[in-house]
Amino acid sequence: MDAPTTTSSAGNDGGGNSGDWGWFTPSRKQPDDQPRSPESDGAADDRSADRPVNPIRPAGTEAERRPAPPAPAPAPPIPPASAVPPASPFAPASAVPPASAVPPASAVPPEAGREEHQRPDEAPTPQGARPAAESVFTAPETASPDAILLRRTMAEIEPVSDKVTSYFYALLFVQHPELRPLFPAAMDAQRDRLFKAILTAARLIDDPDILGDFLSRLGRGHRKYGTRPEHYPAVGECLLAALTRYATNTWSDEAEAAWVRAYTAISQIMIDAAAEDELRAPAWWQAEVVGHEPRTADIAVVTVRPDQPYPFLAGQYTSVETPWWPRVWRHYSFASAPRADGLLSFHVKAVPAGWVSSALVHRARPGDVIRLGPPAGSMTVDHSTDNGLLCLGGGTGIAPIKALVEDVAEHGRQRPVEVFYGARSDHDLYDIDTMLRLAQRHPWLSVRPVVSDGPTSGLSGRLPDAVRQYGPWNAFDAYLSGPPGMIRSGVDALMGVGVPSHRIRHDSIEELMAAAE
Ligand SMILES: NC(=O)C1=CN([C@@H]2O[C@H](COP(=O)(O)OP(=O)(O)OC[C@H]3O[C@@H](n4cnc5c(N)ncnc54)[C@H](O)[C@@H]3O)[C@@H](O)[C@H]2O)C=CC1
Repeated sequence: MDAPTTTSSAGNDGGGNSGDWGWFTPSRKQPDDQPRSPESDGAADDRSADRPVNPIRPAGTEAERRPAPPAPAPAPPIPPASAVPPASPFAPASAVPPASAVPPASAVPPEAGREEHQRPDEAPTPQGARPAAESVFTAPETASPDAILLRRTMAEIEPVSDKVTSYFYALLFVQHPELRPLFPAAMDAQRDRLFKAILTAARLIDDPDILGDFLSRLGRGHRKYGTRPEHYPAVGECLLAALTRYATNTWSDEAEAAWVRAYTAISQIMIDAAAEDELRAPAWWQAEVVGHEPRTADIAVVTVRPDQPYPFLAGQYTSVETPWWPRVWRHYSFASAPRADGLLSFHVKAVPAGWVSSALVHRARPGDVIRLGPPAGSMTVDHSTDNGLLCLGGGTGIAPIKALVEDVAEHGRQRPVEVFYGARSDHDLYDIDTMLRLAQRHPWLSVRPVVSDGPTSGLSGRLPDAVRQYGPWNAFDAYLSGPPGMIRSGVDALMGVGVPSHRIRHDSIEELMAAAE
């Protein structure tokens, strides 16, 4: 479902034509030093002939932009960061407003994460993106002039990214309080997710295919937060203001122009993807809990009935919001292939301080209603080949592997499927009975439990090591699902035994990251 269908940005010619910026018009150094006051919000403020225009002309969808709209009303200025007096709400990060004024949230609400195993040190990794061997902020030799400028800015702000992020959100919510209700009450650990997403997108600016895919998913995923096209310019203004303030050595008219072009392109792709998605799918589904089966002290299988048909593919995941933590969304994979009765199941492990996971395991009961975002992910079975499937499922990562097995069974083609199911202890193999039953029913399926930290009657050790002992795997497509560390070492192991990278599938590491709460 994730094929990106984006349109090119109006005015985003990338050529540095300063007279034609599309809807997102660049700001320049402000001629005065005055912070914006509520009274100065009116457009009249901006009408002096030499007053540069700030980038807050509302964007529309691609359809709304056709035919070209009349010239926009000038927008109110953002104070240059250096002009912000200490008493102003746009105080430096060190003097950032009290907690109530600094929502600990990402600006456009962040894409959800899994709660388990957050790796806050990691930047989002769009699916298919090549990991950079060098620093992510080092421009490759082939980089475009804009990409070089963007990366210079990012390299400069990286050491102070916390401050930039704080300033960005403070500014956003003080200047645009109407956006605050889109965010959870508290999302400290997720605070930098939007910022990271923007920086990731900026880093990919020379890679339109990967960028388009990444941003289209992001745009569609933001529908459930209530994000509207008119919110994007607000984010863009605050992004530029934060960069202006903290990238003092590398900031220039050229850098600003490059950021404006980049942000214009980024937001337009997201807006267009969301608009297109709106024509064919709801922003979210409501789903009633109809089953809640504890499997261990901290793992439950939760089954829900969506309020309308929910199309998805085995191997995909969705985002889940509980009634107890509004606007806090977490990813869970579907634990079954699509069922005739329309029910959906998730395997949830309550992690320490995991708000959503704890609520789903310890609090949810039949009759409760949760919300689901759209399906996502490309860890799906390629039915155009007869290759075998080599599946590594670690912990609750076995959930989508079970769905893949069911999918193969339903398609009726006898392909060998080899499942390695890893856990810390025998006790943690909470779904082994189900998997072994499937193996009894289907002669093409074999299931091997692998226990890493305790005595077992199955295989001992870590999943990647166990897989190396079997094979050969050259006629197999590989599917990995589990903790990020397992995915990384599993990919290394598989490539080490000759499985080419294009035949290895897993959810992106970013999507496996949790939000520690
Ligand atoms: N609930 C769901 O729908 C899904 C969950 N996941 C992810 O699966 C993970 C499950 O967590 P737990 O059940 O606590 O798993 P866990 O931490 O108990 O580990 C499961 C298995 O992975 C192995 N493992 C862990 N780290 C490893 C490393 N660095 N190298 C090699 N092997 C390693 C362990 O030895 C064990 O066999 C979470 O990160 C979750 O985000 C992934 C897909 C779906």
